[in-house]
Amino acid sequence: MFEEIQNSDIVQERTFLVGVYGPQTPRIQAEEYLDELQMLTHTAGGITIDKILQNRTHPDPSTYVGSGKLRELKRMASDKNVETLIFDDDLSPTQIRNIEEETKAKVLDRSGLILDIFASRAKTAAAKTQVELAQLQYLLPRLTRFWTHLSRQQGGIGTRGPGETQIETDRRLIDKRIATLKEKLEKLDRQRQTQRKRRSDNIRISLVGYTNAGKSTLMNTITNTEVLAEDRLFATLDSTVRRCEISEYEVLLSDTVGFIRKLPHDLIESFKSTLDEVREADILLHVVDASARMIDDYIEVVDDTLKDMEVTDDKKLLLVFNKIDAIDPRKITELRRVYPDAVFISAERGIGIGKLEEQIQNLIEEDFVTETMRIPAAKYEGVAFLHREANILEKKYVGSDIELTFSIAKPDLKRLKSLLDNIDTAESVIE
Ligand SMILES: Nc1nc2c(ncn2[C@@H]2O[C@H](COP(=O)(O)OP(=O)(O)OP(=O)(O)O)[C@@H](O)[C@H]2O)c(=O)[nH]1
Ligand SMILES: [Mg+2]
Repeated sequence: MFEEIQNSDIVQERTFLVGVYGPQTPRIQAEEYLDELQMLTHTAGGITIDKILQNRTHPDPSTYVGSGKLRELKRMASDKNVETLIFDDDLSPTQIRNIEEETKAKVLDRSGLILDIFASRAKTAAAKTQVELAQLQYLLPRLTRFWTHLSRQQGGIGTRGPGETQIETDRRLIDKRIATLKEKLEKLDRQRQTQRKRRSDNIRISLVGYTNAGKSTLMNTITNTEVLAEDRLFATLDSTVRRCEISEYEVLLSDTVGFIRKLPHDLIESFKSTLDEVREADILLHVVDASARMIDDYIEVVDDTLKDMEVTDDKKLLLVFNKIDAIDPRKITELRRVYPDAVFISAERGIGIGKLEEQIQNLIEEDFVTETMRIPAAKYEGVAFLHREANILEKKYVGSDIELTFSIAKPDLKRLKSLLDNIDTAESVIE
C-alpha cells in the first residue's frame, strides 16, 4: 500500500502515536483518531511502532499526558528505538518543550504533521505558497522551541540589530516572509479570478469530502480522465477543473483538497482561496467513504469545515456514498434509511454513476425561475437556445424590442444571458 515510502533505501522514522480519551472523547473514538494519525504518519513517510492512549479528563497543560506516563513513554521509546513522538492534539509551546526535555525525543503534533504532508505534496506555485504561509503562521507562536533550529538555518541572512534577541530577529524575518507570501497569493488569486470569470456561464459542480473518500476517483470516472487518485491522505491539494457533460448539460466539475478532523487553522485560512471553486459552485457533491467506520463523524467534519469557510450558502448539496463495492449490502440498506436522499456509488467500479447523473440533472432543473427580459427583436430570432430551453409565458412588442416573460432553469438563464451578450445580428444562430 505504501510501497514508495517503504523503499529499502530510505530509513523510516520510527514513531509512537499518543492520544488521550475520557469523558469528552470515548476510547473507541480516540482509537479511531489514532488510526487516522497512523495513516497520516505513513503518508508523511513514518512508521508507527506503537499507539499509546491515556485515560484523562483532559490533557495535562504542561505535559499533555501525566508525568508518570511521560517517563514510561521515555523508557518505551528507548527500548524500541523510537525517536519521534506524535501527539493527536495540538500542543502548546510549553508542552512541546517539556515533553522534549523529559523524553529527549522529537515531538510533533497533528497540525505539524499535516503541515509536513502538505509541504511535501504541494506542486503548484499556489499550493506551495499557501503551505509555506501556513507553516510560518504555525511556527510563529512556537518560536521558543524552534528558534535554535531556525537561527542555524538562516544564521547568515538576518541582520541582527543591537540588543535584539535571536527570537526577535527570527520573528521579524518570518513576519517579512509572511507579508511577501500573502502578496504573492493575492496576485495568484487575481489571476485565478480572471480565469474563473471566463467560465462563469457554466453550471459548476464541486466534489468535496473527507480526505481519501474517493473524490478524485469519481472525477476520473465522470470525466473519463486521469487525475491522481491514491490510497494516501491529501493526494489532492489543488483544485482541478474539468469540463464534462452530465445529462446533456455542460458542466464544470472541480476536484478539491480533502478535509480532515482538526484541520490546522492556519491551513484553513491559507487554503480558502483554493476553495473558491467550492464557493462558486452551484452544486456540491459531498463524497463519503461508505466503508469507513465512523461515517457520521466524517460527514460532520466536512459539514463543519464547509460552514467555517462560509461556502454552503445557496448551494445544493448531494450526499454521495462511495465505495459501496467494499461494504455489506445490509450496511447500504441501513445508510439508505438514515440518508434517504443520498446516492450510492462505487467510483472505482463505475456502479451507480447513471443514477448519480440523474440526481444531478434533477438538481440542475429543480429550480426554474420566471424572468421578464427585453430583447431586441433581431436577437430574439437568433437565439435557438432560448426557444428550446425557455418556456415562454408572454410576448409583447415594445418598439423594436420584444418583452418576454418566460420560465427557465437557473443555469440555463445564466447561459442565455451570456449568449445574448455575445450575439449581435439576426443571422447568428447560436446553440
Ligand atoms: N473499494 C473502493 N475503493 C475506492 C473507490 N473509490 C476510490 N477508492 C480508493 O480510495 C482511495 C482514495 O481515492 P482518491 O480518489 O484518491 O480519494 P480523494 O477523496 O481524492 O482523496 P484526497 O485527494 O487525498 O483527499 C484510492 O485508493 C482509491 O482507489 C471505490 O468505489 N471503491
Ligand atoms: Mg483527491
